Amino acid sequence: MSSNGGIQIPSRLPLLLTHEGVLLPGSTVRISIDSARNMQLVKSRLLKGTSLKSTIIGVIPNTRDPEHDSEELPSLHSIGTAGLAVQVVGSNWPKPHYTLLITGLCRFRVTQLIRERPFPLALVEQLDKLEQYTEGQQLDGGLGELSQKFYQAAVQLVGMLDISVPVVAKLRRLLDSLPRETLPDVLAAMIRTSNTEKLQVLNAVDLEERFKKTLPLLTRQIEGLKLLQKTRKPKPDDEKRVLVIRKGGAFPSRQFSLDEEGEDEEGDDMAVLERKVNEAAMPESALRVCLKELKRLKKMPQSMPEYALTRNYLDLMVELPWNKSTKDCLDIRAARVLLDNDHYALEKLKRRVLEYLAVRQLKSSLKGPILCFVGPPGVGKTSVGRSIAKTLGREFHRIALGGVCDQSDIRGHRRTYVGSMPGRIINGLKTVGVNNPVFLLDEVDKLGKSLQGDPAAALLEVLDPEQNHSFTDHYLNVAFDLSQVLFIATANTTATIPPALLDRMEVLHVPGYTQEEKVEIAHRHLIPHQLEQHGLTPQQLQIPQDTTQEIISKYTREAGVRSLERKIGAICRAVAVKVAEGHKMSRSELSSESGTVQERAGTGRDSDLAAPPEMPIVIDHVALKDILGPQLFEMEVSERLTLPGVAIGLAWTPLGGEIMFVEASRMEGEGQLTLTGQLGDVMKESAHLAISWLRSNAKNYQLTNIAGSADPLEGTDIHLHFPAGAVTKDGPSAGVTIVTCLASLFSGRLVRSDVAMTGEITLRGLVLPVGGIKDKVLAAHRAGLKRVILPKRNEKDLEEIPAHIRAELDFVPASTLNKVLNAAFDGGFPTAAVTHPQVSSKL
Ligand SMILES: Nc1ncnc2c1ncn2[C@@H]1O[C@H](COP(=O)(O)OP(=O)(O)OP(=O)(O)O)[C@@H](O)[C@H]1O
Repeated sequence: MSSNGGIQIPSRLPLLLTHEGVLLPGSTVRISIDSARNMQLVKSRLLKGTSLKSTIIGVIPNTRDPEHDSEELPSLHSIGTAGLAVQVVGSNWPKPHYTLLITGLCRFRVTQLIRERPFPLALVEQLDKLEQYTEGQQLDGGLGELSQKFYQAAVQLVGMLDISVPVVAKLRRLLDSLPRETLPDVLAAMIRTSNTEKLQVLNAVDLEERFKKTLPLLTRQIEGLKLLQKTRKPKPDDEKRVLVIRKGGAFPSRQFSLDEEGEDEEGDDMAVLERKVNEAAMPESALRVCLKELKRLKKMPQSMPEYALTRNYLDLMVELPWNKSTKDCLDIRAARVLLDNDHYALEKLKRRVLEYLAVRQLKSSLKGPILCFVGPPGVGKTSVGRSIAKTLGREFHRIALGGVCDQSDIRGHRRTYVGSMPGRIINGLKTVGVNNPVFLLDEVDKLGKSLQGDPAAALLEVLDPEQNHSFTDHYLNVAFDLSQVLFIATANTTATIPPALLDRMEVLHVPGYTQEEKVEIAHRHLIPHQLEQHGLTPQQLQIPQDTTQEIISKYTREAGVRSLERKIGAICRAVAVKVAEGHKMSRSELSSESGTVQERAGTGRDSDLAAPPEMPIVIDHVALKDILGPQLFEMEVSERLTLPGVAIGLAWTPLGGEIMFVEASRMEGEGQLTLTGQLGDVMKESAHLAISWLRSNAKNYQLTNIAGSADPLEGTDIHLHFPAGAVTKDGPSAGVTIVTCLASLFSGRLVRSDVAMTGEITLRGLVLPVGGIKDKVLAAHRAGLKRVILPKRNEKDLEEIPAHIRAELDFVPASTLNKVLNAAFDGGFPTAAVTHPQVSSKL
């Protein structure tokens, strides 16, 4: 290790790649080792090696974070510091890692990388002469002057500190005993410098340059300290405080613990933090906690893991908008215009939202209710929530609750846990930076439950206006006032929202759209939006109403408009390619193209320059098929009703209404009933009810079994199937459909192919009301059916249905099964001569 009288570092050095902190010669840092390469280096060199040589390693700063450290070696900084590993501490918790205490010796340059794995090994060239340090030569010339100036500045800095603190006294002595040329490195490592600045000092191989680089940093620190001392009023207990601050943060402690992150802030870190704590306008209780934590922090060495924890906590506390809010600028008339402009249709929802806003305007301290928009996907629930924030001039933040199954997601983890974090509510507040945003709790119906507690229970406190003024996040551990936050929830169904949570909200149902509404929404909102997204203009692409109709009926089957928007997006992409190509293509080339895209002579100014002259491209029937492929959905209704034993029911799903084919068949057997299609208990009971009613009325309706006997079940097995087989179905509303389907089977007559029905049945043949009428009727209309049989007591729900749809459908309100059957079969479903006693509902 020693040659020519000077100290030489080995010419081959294993390289330790660090991503935080910069080791400078003459300083000591603590480095946390957890990347695979560095772990290998520690294991095979430091833990196994016995010679002094084996404890010298090259530290290369500023490589990428090891988390992102791939197999590939990142490009390395060419200059590093050879360091002596003074201490290695290993730990298995929370994951295996080592902490290395390492003292910088001298600079080196990587001349050649010998190998990369298991850890990098390189040929190096030593840059600083270590013997200089020991001989203490005098520097002369310009360099001498510079070093003298630097020394004086260093003395001045130390002079500003409290000499009664032992480390300061030691530092003062060190300044005199250390060779001058080592001062830039030693001081740059001690004073407040960012990583970038330290890196510049490391890169300054030339001594003069190094002095020049470091001197301004030193002067800056002196100025900062001066400023700090000026701002401190000489209070009796102040002196003590200055001392504490110096001890803990600013200067002396850095000599021994330099492993902190680089900070660019001027002035004393702790003082800045303390100022921020005092300025955060937090309530008394929170302030007390913060000051206590701050006090602890000041006493803590920075290398302690708890230091970072406490520091993060305090940073969050000062960032939270305790008293910061936006001013509501609510103008109901403007709100109405904005809601109307952003959303077509949705009249009921918009009316209720306006009422809600109006009451808020009159009574600003309105507590609750919390609105919950319930409806199928893509009907604009989220987007109405966003509009509400816009009309109020408030910040908007969406919290997706789908799949959240841990209550700490809402309420945060206690700070005792490693990696603890605040919950989503507090995080959201930090993100928006004000305490009165609009929070959209998306998908509250999809909250999960697990061993980690029930998130819905945590939400109860958040949403309860009586409690949420003192919401306590586990991480914060002090109350935060959420009463100014406006909560809006969305869900696809109320069935899976926990009852206690549902009870705190006002549910507004947002049903699916009719075909006509979808066309309007497409032309007013979706097409312009998609055109803009794809950099197209209406002069380049036109989608006529007929085409939109076709997309809706043949390429989408949904209650909302999301997949319609996607299809329009697909068209825009296809046209964007044409337009982009068009810039290059000559007119003749274009006209020889297949006729799938109809072209009209352009009239706009774009026609000459920006776009080819054939603009706009109009998407017609052929072009649509070309872009979107063959149609995805067919109206197959009439084809499926060509045999007896099939009837169309109407079902409600969280995705909107749907038509459902109920199929029945019979074969010789022992009177067994088989049900398939993943049915729930209620639905199975409906099937049994239907069979019982039909058996008891078989004579009356002249229903027979295969052999012609009067009991339809005698010697006969019956199979009832509900497609789609993979989807679980339940509920009583299929009752009338099952009866109709079986009546068709037993009588051998076909059910009318344009009829759909819904309704619960009783054993005595009554038809009881069911829910989701609007969605069901819309589904029947979408499917092109003409007649809808529904329970008489649901007649009032028809008012919600747009007039033009009502006009196109024939509604048959039925209170008895007799009426249902009469409406479902062409020419009615006659009874035998003995007239059936008229049963009327008294329920
Ligand atoms: N009535 C409407 N007028 C204009 N645009 C609409 C309307 N309804 C829906 N949209 C548009 O449809 C898209 C989907 O809406 P949004 O994301 O709000 O649906 P959602 O109901 O919240 O669905 P999910 O339940 O899946 O969250 C948005 O781009 C929205 O702008």
